[in-house]
Amino acid sequence: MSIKLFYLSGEPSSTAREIELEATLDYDGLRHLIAAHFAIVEPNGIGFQSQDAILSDVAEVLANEDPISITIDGKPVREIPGPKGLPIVGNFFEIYPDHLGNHQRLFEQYGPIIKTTNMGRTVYQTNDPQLSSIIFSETDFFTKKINEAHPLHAIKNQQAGVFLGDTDTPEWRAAHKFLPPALGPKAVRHYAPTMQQTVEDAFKVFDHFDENGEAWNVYQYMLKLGSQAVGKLVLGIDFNHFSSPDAPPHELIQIIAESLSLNKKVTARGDWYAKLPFGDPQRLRNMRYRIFDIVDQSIQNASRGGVEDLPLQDAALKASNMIDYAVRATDNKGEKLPKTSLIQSLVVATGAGFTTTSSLLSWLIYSLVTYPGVQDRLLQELIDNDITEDTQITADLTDRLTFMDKVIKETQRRHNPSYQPARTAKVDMILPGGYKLPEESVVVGALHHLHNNPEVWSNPARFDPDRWDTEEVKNRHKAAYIPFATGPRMCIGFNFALQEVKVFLPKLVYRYKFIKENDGPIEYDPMFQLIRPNNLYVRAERRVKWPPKSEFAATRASL
Ligand code: HEM
Repeated sequence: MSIKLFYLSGEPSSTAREIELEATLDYDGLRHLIAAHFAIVEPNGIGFQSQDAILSDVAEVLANEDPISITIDGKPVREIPGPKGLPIVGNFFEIYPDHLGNHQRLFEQYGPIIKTTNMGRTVYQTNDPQLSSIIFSETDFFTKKINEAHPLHAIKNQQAGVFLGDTDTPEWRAAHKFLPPALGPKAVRHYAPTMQQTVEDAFKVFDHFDENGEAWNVYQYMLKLGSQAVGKLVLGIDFNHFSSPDAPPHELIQIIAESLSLNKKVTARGDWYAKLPFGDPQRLRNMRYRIFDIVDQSIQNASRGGVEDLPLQDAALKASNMIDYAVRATDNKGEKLPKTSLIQSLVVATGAGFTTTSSLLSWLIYSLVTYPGVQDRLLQELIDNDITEDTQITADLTDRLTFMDKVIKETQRRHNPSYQPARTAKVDMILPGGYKLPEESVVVGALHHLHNNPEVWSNPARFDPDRWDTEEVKNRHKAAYIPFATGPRMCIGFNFALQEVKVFLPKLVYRYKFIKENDGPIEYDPMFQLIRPNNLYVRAERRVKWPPKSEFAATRASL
């Protein structure tokens, strides 16, 4: 056993600490020991130096008599960089309104992790796969804890468990045990016919616009379509969004949207304001009661006629929607998800489900009308796979539509709808690259910038579905492409979302040729939690003829 002095390179040598080293320690063990003492997240990046000489094995460390400095990835430790900012507003005007463009610029200027302050709230963002994978991992270093600096703070709802609650809570554990089985790959396969019916119900509205030569706002109608599917399959409610061309969004969709923005307003003014028995706080409470009533009614409808209790996986395969599932699903102790959790978590899943899928559907239509050749290649793939107006789309069939899969991936890479999944530091720590991060800091895995990082993607601004066949992309870091985030708090609805778009897209592309109506830049709402194309208008022209099968497909069929 010997005792050596270690300090972090970049800090004064007077901060050196005495650390006992066992004689049997190997280099790897030494790195882990030092990592534990100094809260260094990635032990493999640790190096040792003494008076500028590199100590490359344990023997050299043991033989050294001076304080030993610890380098991280060959660098000294340092503060996370970022622009200076103004008093009170901080970096607000440097970031908004075009936060996507401006964050991209800041990453180019400052590197893979940046610090910005907006109106007194400090947030860190990263566009780096390794750092993203670390923050999303739920470890001794990071967790989803929605503190005051967290982007979801204004709408935090611990009772919901999922999405709007912290990880380390009984509510999250319960919701996270009960909900995911109903959204697993096998479970969502049996939702395909309902998904297909949903898009087919919308045809009469799109046909009506075509017959009248009218263009329509893509996001508004994809919002109706996306929420119609989520309404049916999560809550068992038919929102009737396509009963006429101007059918308004269902009351529940309107209240969820309104209460999200009202909640932001009410919570921003503090606890005393939220308790006022009149005005916006009272309106918000009334909305919550109304949401509760609507979902409760749906639960009563599902329970009517009696339901059998089933283990989670069986319930998931039999249920016609998630409420139907949740009233039957029983865990191995014979327990069910308590009713309050059930209602709150399903309302949150509904909100999380329809806002995101409608944005993705909108961006998919944007890709069809913007990038040359995409729509034609997609149609050709449908023809080559014998898809017609009458085809029942199944998961087995969509598995064969490989070009469609690449278009969806490339659209989610270039135009990712969700942009602020964030995690909170549990302790002061040293990140790879030597960056010092204080406890309680909130780090956003900036999905758009991760997916468009030139260090990771060649020519990232180019929309190129075929890049998904290249070795470069196949061998990418596992966190280089994470549209649904990653780790234990990642999206639980991703199978549902992908299957939905894979059912909708063939049906839409087979029936219509989409044409962009408006010129000029497509804008997004910088203050909204999701990125969606607000001002995209298209015409959907009903197809009257289709191309023949490609030669390759015809030859394959004759073999
Ligand atoms: C294109 C569609 C979708 C995208 C891009 C998406 C994206 C995401 C992301 C990035 C997160 C992590 C949020 C965070 O870390 O703060 C998340 C969580 C979540 N998503 Fe999705 N999502 C989609 C569709 C859906 C659907 C269809 C559902 C349900 C039917 C759903 C339900 C949820 C839930 C409940 C969570 C929270 C999980 C937890 O807290 O443990 N999502 N989603």
